[in-house]
Amino acid sequence: MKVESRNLHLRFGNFTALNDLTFELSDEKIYGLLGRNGAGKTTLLSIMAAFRESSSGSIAINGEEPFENAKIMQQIAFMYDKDYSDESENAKSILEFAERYRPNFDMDYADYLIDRFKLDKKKSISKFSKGMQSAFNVIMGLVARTPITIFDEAYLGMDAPSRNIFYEELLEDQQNHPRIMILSTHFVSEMDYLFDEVVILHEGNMLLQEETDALLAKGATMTGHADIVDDVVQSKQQINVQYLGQTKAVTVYGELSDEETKMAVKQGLEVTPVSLQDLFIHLTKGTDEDESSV
Ligand SMILES: Nc1ncnc2c1ncn2[C@@H]1O[C@H](COP(=O)(O)OP(=O)(O)OP(=O)(O)O)[C@@H](O)[C@H]1O
Repeated sequence: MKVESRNLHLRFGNFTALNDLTFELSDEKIYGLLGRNGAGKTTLLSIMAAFRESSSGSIAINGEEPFENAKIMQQIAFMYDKDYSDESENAKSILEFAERYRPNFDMDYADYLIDRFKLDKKKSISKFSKGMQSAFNVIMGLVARTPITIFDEAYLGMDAPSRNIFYEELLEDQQNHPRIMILSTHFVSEMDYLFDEVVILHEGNMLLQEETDALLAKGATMTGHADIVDDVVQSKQQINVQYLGQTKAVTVYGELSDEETKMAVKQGLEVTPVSLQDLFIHLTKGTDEDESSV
């Protein structure tokens, strides 16, 4: 399975929600799709999942346009924060219906997950609490075992212990049945360990796509006496600056050699890694006064 996007644009009237996106997802791994509110994540995922057509450019799943393509749609599960208030069916009937059109559907795994999330299979979905509906949604996404599985904030209503069960199951099932798994989330610090690769959208543009380890290796915070910090970071891209009296902490982004790190430490600076959440925050910072880094 391969997702290829070439110069993808999506406009809502005069507003460009997605701007010239060119990227590929070609490995069976977990992609974390990050972006601030309104960055375009849901819009992109709905094009990928055949819910929407692009304005121009192309998206291809294994070489085929997904929109109105039944063959491709069967291979993609798009789970989002769905409202089930009008759903009269119970969990059992919905699972049985899904089993009919999902070739890799695993009903035994569904039963196991229904128990693990403590759901009542015979109860109407509309009577489930918000968190139970979310849990049911992630169960549907996992047990379908589609070659492309997308969770767009589908876990929003779940409490922390339930989200933790989801993360455990996701990692184990992904290991046993690898697929292209895309997770869009605002729970960055909680979910960062799940991602093999990170894609960040910013205001409809592709900000970066990179393996998580390689991305994290590009960030470092240098803390120490302001003059020394300034000297060390002057040739680097500085994405955040903080002052604490005479002490200055500058987060840099880019290639940082072992030699440069050693030199910084030798000059008395503390060099610390940057979390994915902090990198994401700093790299997508606005230019407003209230968002400035100092
Ligand atoms: N049907 C629509 N008509 C007009 N504008 C829309 C429509 N759907 C989305 N947009 C706009 O497109 C942009 C991207 O929206 P999208 O829902 O894809 O963002 P997102 O990254 O998923 O945001 P969030 O994290 O807040 O869910 C936003 O500015 C939004 O207002």
